[in-house]
Amino acid sequence: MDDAQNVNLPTIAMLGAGSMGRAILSGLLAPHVHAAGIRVTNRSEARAAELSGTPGVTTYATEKKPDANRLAVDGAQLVIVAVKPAMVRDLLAEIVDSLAPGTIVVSVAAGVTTATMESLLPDTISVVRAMPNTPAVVGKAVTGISAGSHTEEDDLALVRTLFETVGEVVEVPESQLDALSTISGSGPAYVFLLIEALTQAAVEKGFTPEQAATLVNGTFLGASELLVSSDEDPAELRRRVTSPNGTTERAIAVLADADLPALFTRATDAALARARELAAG
Ligand SMILES: NC(=O)C1=CN([C@@H]2O[C@H](COP(=O)(O)OP(=O)(O)OC[C@H]3O[C@@H](n4cnc5c(N)ncnc54)[C@H](O)[C@@H]3O)[C@@H](O)[C@H]2O)C=CC1
Ligand SMILES: O=C(O)[C@@H]1CCC=N1
Repeated sequence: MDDAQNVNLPTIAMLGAGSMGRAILSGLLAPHVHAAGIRVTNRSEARAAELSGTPGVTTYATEKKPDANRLAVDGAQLVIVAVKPAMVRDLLAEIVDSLAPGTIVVSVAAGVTTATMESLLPDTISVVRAMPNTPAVVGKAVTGISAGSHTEEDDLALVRTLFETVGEVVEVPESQLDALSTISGSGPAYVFLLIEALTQAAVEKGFTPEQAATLVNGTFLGASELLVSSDEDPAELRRRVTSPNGTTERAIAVLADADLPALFTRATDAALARARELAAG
């Protein structure tokens, strides 16, 4: 990122500094990113204290300062809502009177629709939904963004710039955002689950946990880099590993028995159903 172009952002309030809030914050703190100000709130004082030494960041803990969220959004042009979906409605009700007209409120909460959020805010507020993922911590997120009904092109462009500080951005209609979440929002968890399973198989074959981690992590990283740098699709790259009548062919036959595509369809359908439950509140 040394040769990255400078990015200028307005004053940002990040409400919630859990896994996702801090992952996004890591992009905002990159040397080429210049936010006019960054305010971060969190419920616990301990988490806020972890961030309090960070240059350019003002932190507030709601358990110490009950008006922390209102203080943080006062004068901020971009408000990022990164609390649990069940808390979004209460949080918006808490801050609504402190938001200046023209503020962009971008929520990363799974399921909660722009219509729900807009119903709690004046029409002068632009509501955007975003669905990032945790590789944001290493600048490799994939983030879906969707405009609300009061969102101008410039608002969405600013949200795109914000999330480009942590990786790639894909704009989709909001009707597809929950589906996107089941793929890329949750996706890192599926990948880690596969890594855990292959690591366990390696340890069962007598490798030390350290050796197993080297073999498995290196294989996932190498395969991912091969895929993104290659013109071939993953099926062709898989065929190139699978020598006719060789060892891989036997392993793939066992995995094919498990019908992974059907399993991933069921898994992502279950995630989608949960997003709809979260939307209902
Ligand atoms: N973890 C992930 O991979 C992803 C999470 N998301 C969304 O991000 C949101 C946050 O998820 P996580 O970071 O995983 O949860 P988390 O539980 O790690 O973080 C939530 C944070 O919000 C803070 N908080 C709670 N009430 C607050 C309040 N009233 N004011 C300020 N801060 C408050 C909590 O102290 C906590 O640190 C969720 O809505 C989730 O759907 C979206 C994409 C990916
Ligand atoms: O599990 C969740 O609800 C959030 C949304 C996508 C990833 N984590």
